Amino acid sequence: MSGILLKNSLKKLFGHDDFKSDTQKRATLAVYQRKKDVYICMPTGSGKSLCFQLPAVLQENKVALIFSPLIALIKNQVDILQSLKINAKCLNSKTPLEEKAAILKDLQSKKPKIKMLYITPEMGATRTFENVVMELQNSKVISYIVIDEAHCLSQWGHDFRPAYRQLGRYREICSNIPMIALTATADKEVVEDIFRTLKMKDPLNFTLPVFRQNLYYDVWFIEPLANPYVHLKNFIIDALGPLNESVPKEKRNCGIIYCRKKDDTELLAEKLSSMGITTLAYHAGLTTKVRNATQNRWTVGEVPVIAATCSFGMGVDKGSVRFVVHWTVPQTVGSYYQESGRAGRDGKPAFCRVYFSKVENGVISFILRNAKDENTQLAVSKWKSFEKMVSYCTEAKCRHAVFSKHFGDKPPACVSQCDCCENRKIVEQRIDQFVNCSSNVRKPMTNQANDGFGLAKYDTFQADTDSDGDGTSSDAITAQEKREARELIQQQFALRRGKQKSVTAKKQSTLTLLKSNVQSADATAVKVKGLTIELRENFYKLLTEELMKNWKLFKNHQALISLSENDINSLAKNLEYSIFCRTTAVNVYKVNIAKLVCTLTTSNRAQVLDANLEHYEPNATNISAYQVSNKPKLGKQEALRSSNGFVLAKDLYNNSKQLDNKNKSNKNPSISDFMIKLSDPKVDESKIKHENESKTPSEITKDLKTHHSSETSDKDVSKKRKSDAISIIDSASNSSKKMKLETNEIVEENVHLSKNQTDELDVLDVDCRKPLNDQKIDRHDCKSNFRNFDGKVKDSSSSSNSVSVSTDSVVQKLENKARFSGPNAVSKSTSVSTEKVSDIDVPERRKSHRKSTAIHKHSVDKCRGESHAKNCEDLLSSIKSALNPYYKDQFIRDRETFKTIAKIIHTNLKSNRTYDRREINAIVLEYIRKLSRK
Ligand SMILES: Nc1ncnc2c1ncn2[C@@H]1O[C@H](COP(=O)(O)OP(=O)(O)OP(=O)(O)O)[C@@H](O)[C@H]1O
Repeated sequence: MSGILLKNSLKKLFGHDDFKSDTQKRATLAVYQRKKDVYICMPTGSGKSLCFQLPAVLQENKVALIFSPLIALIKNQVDILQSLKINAKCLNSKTPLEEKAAILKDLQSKKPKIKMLYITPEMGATRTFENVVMELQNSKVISYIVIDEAHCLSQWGHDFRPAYRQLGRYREICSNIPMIALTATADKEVVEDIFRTLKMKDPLNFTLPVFRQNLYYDVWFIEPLANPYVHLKNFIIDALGPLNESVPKEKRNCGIIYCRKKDDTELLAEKLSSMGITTLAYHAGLTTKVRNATQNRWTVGEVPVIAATCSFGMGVDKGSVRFVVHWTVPQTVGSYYQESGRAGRDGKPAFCRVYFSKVENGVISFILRNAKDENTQLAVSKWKSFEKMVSYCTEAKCRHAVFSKHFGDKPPACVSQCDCCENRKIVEQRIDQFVNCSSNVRKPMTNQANDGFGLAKYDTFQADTDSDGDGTSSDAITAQEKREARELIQQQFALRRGKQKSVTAKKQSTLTLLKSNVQSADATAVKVKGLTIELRENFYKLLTEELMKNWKLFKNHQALISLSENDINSLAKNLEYSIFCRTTAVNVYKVNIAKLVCTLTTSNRAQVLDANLEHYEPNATNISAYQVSNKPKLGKQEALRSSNGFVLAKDLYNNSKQLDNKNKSNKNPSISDFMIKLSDPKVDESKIKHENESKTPSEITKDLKTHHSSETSDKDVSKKRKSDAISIIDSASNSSKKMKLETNEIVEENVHLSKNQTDELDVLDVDCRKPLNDQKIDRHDCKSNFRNFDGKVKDSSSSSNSVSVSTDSVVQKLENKARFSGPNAVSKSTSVSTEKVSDIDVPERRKSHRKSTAIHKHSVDKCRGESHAKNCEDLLSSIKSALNPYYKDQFIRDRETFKTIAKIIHTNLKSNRTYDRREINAIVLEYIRKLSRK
């Protein structure tokens, strides 16, 4: 019953006497019955469209939603249907508003008159259209969901369109509506992908073999041909046959030549036209108007041949195409089958030829090998597909059999429908000739791949993806052209915003990446937003310089004896990298690394062996910057000490001991030695010691006088150190004005002490310059010089536990200014002043802080009311324990000086002030200076 109805309707509605094939008939019936999803895979021109069009017209008050890839194709179908008085419409970005409104109004009417609504997949993927479909579904007016050219949804197919993959959504929305998927070219993988993506429920499968008996396939090789253009011309003349003027123009024989490059389409059009075959070029570089006019002239038969890139052909339903030539190597067997299948749609004999060229093959291979924008699996798949196509061309095997195998069909009965089956020997000779000839052919230059044209494939559906299936404006731009245009636009916008620098900076960054020393340079901006490789490189350079200086100073130290220059570079690299790894913010990176550089600078000035160098093990896999994190193998105490970022007093002490040993001198340095060293760190300490050994105190005093007359003032030193800290970050920031500002801010925020601290230190500056009271301390007071509070004689060795490196509070303050306060070393300015003694490592500082705070409190209390002698005893003990070992040693020898100083301190303590050891040492220093000035 249904069969008769369908046959009658076929005649009545479409004018066909019968179905083209049994498969067409069965597929149409299955669709009409609406019981199941249907999958139809039939060769091009076999009449697939009819399989859903006829049933759709027969469904009363229902509309079929048809997703089709190209507006051109849609327009063609809708035009044909409308010419048959079938109510078909399309919705896309170009549809006029009134028409859109009319279509929607009809669809919402519960009894729509529209039988078929064509939509591009891009339109289908929009939320608006999804809502429309939901509404239609609620009204129960949808007859079918049709997915035409369904192979486009699979990325394994030859015309992948991402928007197609969204269409599976309609399976969910319209779960009870039959879904019809149609394609001419789908291998097993693609078919599975279609079913999966569209969530098709156990679909009825109507697949016809791909073999098309009316098509003759052959392959020729360009290189051995004497004149390829003449060869092509002769082929065209044979394929078109003699001109029959009795046949209407639009039905006259015609042909298509596919080229990869638009230049080739122009060239061929020119050559063939000059040889008497009127040919028009069609490519993406032409305006829409010219392209449409060209296509139209070819369609109506005004021009017999069109030389086109493969953007041409989809939606072209011209039966009299007698030949399809590929003037390049097609990319895949699937796409070649589809493109060549545009020949002979009227069922009459037609010819399909590939002109294989070694140069083209090389270029396409290069492009596919270097395709970077795709995932590896897909790239491999594409490469394999191309290799298959190359095999198709270069092996003497039945051409139809290759297609059949590719699409999973049995080998067809080709007989003589391809050159191989017609005369294999001739084909083999041709191949041999090509192989011999091609050994003399110039290999394709790699830059030929960048000839401004992608593979022909990219010239087809790409356009619609961008413009809702427009197929007009955007397919006028090839992938390469798009990329260039995008870059140009970006540059222009950057120029207008005055950000040209950022564009060039990007390029510079790429250059820097190539030359960079820092580890994981390419991850820089990803890991730390805003951080540049240049900045990292500059910091790395600074680190290397400072480490190198330190290494040179202590090259002979037993801990460094095995290190080479390369190791120092590696250490710098590792230190920079360890900070980089622990950082997520650019400012934190800058602060941490500048802190490290500052510490190294200070170590170098003070001639202290840096802890990073001392503990460096060249073969260790992981290195942590001591100043940033604790080294795991260190003990807790050591870790704390190492992580504060300050110079270790112990190191300096050991260092000086080392120098002493070096000079084979058992004598302790004199006060003047230490003075000179402090005032000018560059002065060679050992030399001073050596020189002073034979001097009398008055000579030394004289020397000091001379030295101090030329020494830089404390304030100058202060300024110098501050500016040094700034310049460290400045130089790392590569002199960029913005960077300078930033780094100054960092210095202000992180290097300086808080304002309170600075103010306090300024007060101390003044204090230190006050004329000192030269009162005498009585003998009784001095008896207790070397006793602690408990009255016991203090072990002299224990004093080294609480030594202070610097004796000059002013210098110390400046050192502090030049340093970044480490996490464990940050002292609050409001806390007792003892904490300002920053040169002592943290555990030592904590220990001595507790001790000296107690001492001072005690002393002050005592001074307020208890006996002077006792007070002085305590005070002297506290001074002794607070003093720098150099001073202490000196004082042990020069008791008079010690007593005087103690008296001064004692007097000052009466004014209710507490003193930290740094201040005590400062007073000592000032006293010594005063002595020297006398
Ligand atoms: N039963 C039939 N009798 C005669 N002609 C038919 C019949 N069915 C379809 N045709 C015609 O065959 C031609 C090809 O049909 P159609 O465009 O549907 O093919 P197709 O399989 O969709 O091809 P393609 O894959 O290239 O889109 C059309 O001109 C159509 O009118």
